Amino acid sequence: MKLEVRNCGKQYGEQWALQDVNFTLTHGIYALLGPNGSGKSTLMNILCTLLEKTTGTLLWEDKEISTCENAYLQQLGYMPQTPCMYEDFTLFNFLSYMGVMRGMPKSFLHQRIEEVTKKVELTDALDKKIRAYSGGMKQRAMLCAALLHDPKILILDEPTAELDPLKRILVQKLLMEVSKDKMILIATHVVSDVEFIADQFLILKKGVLIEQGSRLALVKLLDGKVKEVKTTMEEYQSFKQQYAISSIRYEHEQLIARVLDLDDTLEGEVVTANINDVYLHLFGEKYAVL
Ligand SMILES: Nc1ncnc2c1ncn2[C@@H]1O[C@H](COP(=O)(O)OP(=O)(O)OP(=O)(O)O)[C@@H](O)[C@H]1O
Repeated sequence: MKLEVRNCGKQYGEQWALQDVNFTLTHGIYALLGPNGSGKSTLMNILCTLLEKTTGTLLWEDKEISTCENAYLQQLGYMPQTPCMYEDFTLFNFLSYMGVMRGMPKSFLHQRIEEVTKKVELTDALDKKIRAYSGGMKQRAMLCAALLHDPKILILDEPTAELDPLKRILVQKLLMEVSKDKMILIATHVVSDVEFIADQFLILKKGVLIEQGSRLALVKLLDGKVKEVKTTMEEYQSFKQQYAISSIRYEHEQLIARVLDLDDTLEGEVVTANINDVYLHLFGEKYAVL
């Protein structure tokens, strides 16, 4: 299983939303990170063939996708950023409709509806109209639609944005479970949702893929540079002007700031970096909480 993106670029008018993007997906979970407007949805739409690329080549199993589009699309499950379902349908009717459109045999379709709705805890809401769903229910319903035909490739644009903490865990577990025989690309702003489930990270900045690698490879960029510094609120107000600070906490009334100390100028306990620190390093400049 291999999906290759080579020299991919996308121009909207004069503006390049993606430039010379190169990566290869095999099986496992890939997290696509980047700030608003960095090109994540553009890239996903191109991978789903909803948008024409301006430059480059997409290869599925070593074949140009345009030469095997039907076979490719049969293997693809896509969940867009905003829910798009027939709101007057019940979830059962909507999923049945999607399955029929995909040519799924009826018995397999019914079995899959049962399986996927159970996995996202929507079995009890199958006969309810989608219009009456909450935001989080709609998001899980969209995930059901993407998973329904058991595709090999899953492309998910912000799949957890609307979910409460428990449902986030549910979806993380589900994605880990199904990733064994799939490639899953997840675009998200919620770094903590993917930090420990993604096998690889792809990081976009202004349409350019600036980093790609495993969690360990990325946190190595900040080896020895993340410190927990004991401070006071007064001190903190002045040193937050000079350093990027990823979090603060109180321990026994003592304020502790988690600081990116790139030039090794601060006294403090060196701690292991996480993907949030890496994100702050790549995008945050000098950024402080509070
Ligand atoms: N249809 C379009 N026409 C013109 N410009 C567009 C179009 N769609 C996106 N863009 C621009 O392309 C750039 C990338 O947008 P895109 O939606 O891919 O970013 P994103 O990383 O998905 O952002 P977000 O995190 O906010 O969803 C932005 O500058 C955006 O304004």
